[in-house]
Amino acid sequence: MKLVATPGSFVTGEAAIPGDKSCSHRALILGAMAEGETRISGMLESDDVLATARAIEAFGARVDHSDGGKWIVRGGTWRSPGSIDCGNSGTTARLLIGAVAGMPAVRAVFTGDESLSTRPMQRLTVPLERMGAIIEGGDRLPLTVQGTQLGGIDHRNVPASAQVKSAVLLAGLGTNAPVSITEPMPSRNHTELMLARFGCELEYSETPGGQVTRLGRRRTLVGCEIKIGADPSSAAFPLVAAAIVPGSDVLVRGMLVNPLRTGLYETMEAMGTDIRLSNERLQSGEIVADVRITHSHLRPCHVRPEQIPAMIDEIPALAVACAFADGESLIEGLGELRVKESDRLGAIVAGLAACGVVAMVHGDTLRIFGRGQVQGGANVATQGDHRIAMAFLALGLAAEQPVEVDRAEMIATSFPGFTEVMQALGADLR
Ligand SMILES: O=C(O)C1=C[C@@H](OP(=O)(O)O)[C@@H](O)[C@H](O)C1
Ligand SMILES: C=C(OP(=O)(O)O)C(=O)O
Repeated sequence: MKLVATPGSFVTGEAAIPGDKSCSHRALILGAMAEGETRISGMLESDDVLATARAIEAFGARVDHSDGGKWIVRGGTWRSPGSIDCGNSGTTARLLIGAVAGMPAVRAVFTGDESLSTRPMQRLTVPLERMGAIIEGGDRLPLTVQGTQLGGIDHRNVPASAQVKSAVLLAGLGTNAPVSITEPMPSRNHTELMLARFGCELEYSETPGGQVTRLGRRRTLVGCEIKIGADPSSAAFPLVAAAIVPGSDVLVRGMLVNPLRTGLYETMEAMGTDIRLSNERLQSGEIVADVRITHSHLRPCHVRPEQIPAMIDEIPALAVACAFADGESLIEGLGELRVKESDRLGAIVAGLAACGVVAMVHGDTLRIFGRGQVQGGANVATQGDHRIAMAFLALGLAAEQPVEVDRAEMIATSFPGFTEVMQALGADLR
């Protein structure tokens, strides 16, 4: 399925952004590992999260849901399900591999689609095996995990990965041994915040080597209520569109503004974006706020490696904003983009070039030469990557000529309803 973004209308109004993907996966997995009932609202019902929901059912959890993102998970003892298809979702595979590794008597084979089957897994199997995990396979799916009684670990989380950190923490729930993670560059902490909500003890300290997170003595989970905030990674597309399309003004209510996820928004503010936060509040242990962006004249940015973990999935959207800035933007530390759903660095540069924007990569640094306006008039190869598709559709709304993306059905990986949400704001997407 192709999709075309045609310029000429501004985007304005309230964007109905679905729940955060990272928190949705975690609410399901922790709910399935907990005693009793977990009630979740604001759940993202995207393909990736549905893969996690099917997986926890196969492991023995009872899952019910009604309209409007309300889900109930009843956890309990996990059983061996045979094979678990993680689809396109790295989070599903990596978090569940960690969870199963520490459960004696549970055995599972993890598989994924073509893209997921090329993504590296040794970054988590190596620390899990240091804890004593029994894993058959190499650096790629399929992997077979035979759960067992694990020992402890002090894992140094480099490259910064919330998925690896989460896998180690979930594996550590089944042992009393010391389990700690040291992070020179902190990654998103939704697992830690949600574990605390389920009654698990965690301890934090700062050391010269980075921030240390340690599992405490109490590691059993008890079901709870979780309300999930709107996903800042999905909101990035209508909000960047608002920043670059003249006359635009978009509001997202109840967006997750955890500082480990707001790198894009801080960078956009430094670029001169008119961005306003209001109604900041705590919701199920996470901070959410209403976020409003209006069209602005953008300056180029210089993003350093240590800023990347807080915007790792937003780089395609940021690259689009940079294309409309006046001057050369420099984004450093992007090596991890090579191992996402596609080679995102390559896809960004090729897509920008097709749209008439000069961009280049040296090592893991991306340079984008913005001229304040973008020609467009291209067919962009998404490489089957949802975030590349949404980013270039946002670009097409502000370009001189329409932009077509070669595939759009995989947008449902993270943001089902993207087209309708954008159309409701006035965007010409067909
Ligand atoms: O933990 C998570 O929910 C995620 C962590 C990030 O991956 P890494 O852990 O590989 O950085 C991110 O890119 C992914 O979309 C979701
Ligand atoms: C990288 C992503 O997700 P995952 O790693 O879960 O496939 C993403 O959604 O951009």
